[in-house]
Amino acid sequence: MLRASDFETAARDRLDPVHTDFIAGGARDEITVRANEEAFRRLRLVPRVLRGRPVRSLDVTLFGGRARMPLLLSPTAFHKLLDPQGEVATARAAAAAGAIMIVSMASTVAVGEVADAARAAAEDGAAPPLWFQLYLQPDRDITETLVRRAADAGCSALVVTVDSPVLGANERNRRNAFHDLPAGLRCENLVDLRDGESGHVRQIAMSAEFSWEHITWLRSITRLPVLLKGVLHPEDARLAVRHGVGGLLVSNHGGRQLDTVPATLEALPAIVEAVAGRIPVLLDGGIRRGTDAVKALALGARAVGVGRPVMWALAQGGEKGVRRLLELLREELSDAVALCGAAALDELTPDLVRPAWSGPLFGGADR
Ligand SMILES: Cc1cc2nc3c(=O)[nH]c(=O)nc-3n(C[C@H](O)[C@H](O)[C@H](O)COP(=O)(O)O)c2cc1C
Ligand SMILES: O=C(O)C(=O)c1ccccc1
Repeated sequence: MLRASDFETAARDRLDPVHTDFIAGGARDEITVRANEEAFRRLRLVPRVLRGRPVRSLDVTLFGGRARMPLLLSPTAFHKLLDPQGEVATARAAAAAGAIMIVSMASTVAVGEVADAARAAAEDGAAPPLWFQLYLQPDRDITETLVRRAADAGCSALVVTVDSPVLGANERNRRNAFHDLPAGLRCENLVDLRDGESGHVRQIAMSAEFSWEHITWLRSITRLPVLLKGVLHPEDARLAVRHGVGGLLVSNHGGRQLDTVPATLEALPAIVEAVAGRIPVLLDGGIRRGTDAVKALALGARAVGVGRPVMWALAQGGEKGVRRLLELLREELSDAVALCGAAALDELTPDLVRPAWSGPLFGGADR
């Protein structure tokens, strides 16, 4: 395993093609799935030289918690489909790497157990932050219980996914008739979310009824910072700041919700401008190399998330696979930062990035 894409190749040999499709797939024509990665390829890095600046640190502090790299694990569902230990394996690998993990509400291990595993695996006892991803539920009591479970587990932020008023239409899943977890697996965070009925598992509800008032309400029931995941419109970024949101994760759900939305890298500059430094802006979608991360950071993201590569690595090699993936990405990132002539992440600035030359006939003047 030499690079992130190797894990996908290896995982495809092991996985049920139905599960491969579940991971790789996106909404409709998957135009946005492809756009995410393509956007990084269309940008070029313009490094500085002779700056006398060895890399000092890749650390990042978010909401008072420190991570050893600006690369986090985006929330993804159903890790036990990929490895018998599921999210426990992922969390151990993340903790060992000092990376923030966002536990999916649709995890196949309960968030409390994931958090215990992360704490036990952290080197020198200092576990990186664990955040919890939440789909607001139409029943407020259910949402409150989920928030309490996450807080009790020690999660230090809530990441509310707001790009899913309806579930994205993944045509591969339809073709494969993949709609449910296999027998024996379930969304453990949703177990017993109904009084009395022990062992009852609720379905995750997607709903279009939510508005900014629900974010205000959510903030009123928790002291945890609330981030929004899936904001692409700069006006929504302004509204988020106005509603006391703690941070934004610029995301198009890996191209799995509305197809033909912009690549996240394309959407980033306008969001960064709208937020104007008031809250941290993060990004996920299409990050496969250290240089991808550097480009997003240079354009104003404070950290970037990885989704599919973590799932491929988990399928390829369990906890060890995810550890190796994170090690590789960290090395690539460190390399790219050094080669840009920067000593730390705050020295990655927009002047280090430019569009690929489009040729003498069609471009404008070269910079
Ligand atoms: C198989 C799969 C499951 C996902 N499950 C969730 C989820 O439960 N909650 C969520 O907010 N996002 C979910 N996502 C979206 C990821 O958090 C993330 O936005 C996306 O995967 C990033 O793009 P990348 O895969 O190109 O890195 C999922 C993505 C994939 C591929
Ligand atoms: O597949 C997804 O992208 C996703 O977000 C999800 C959410 C809940 C259950 C399974 C997957």
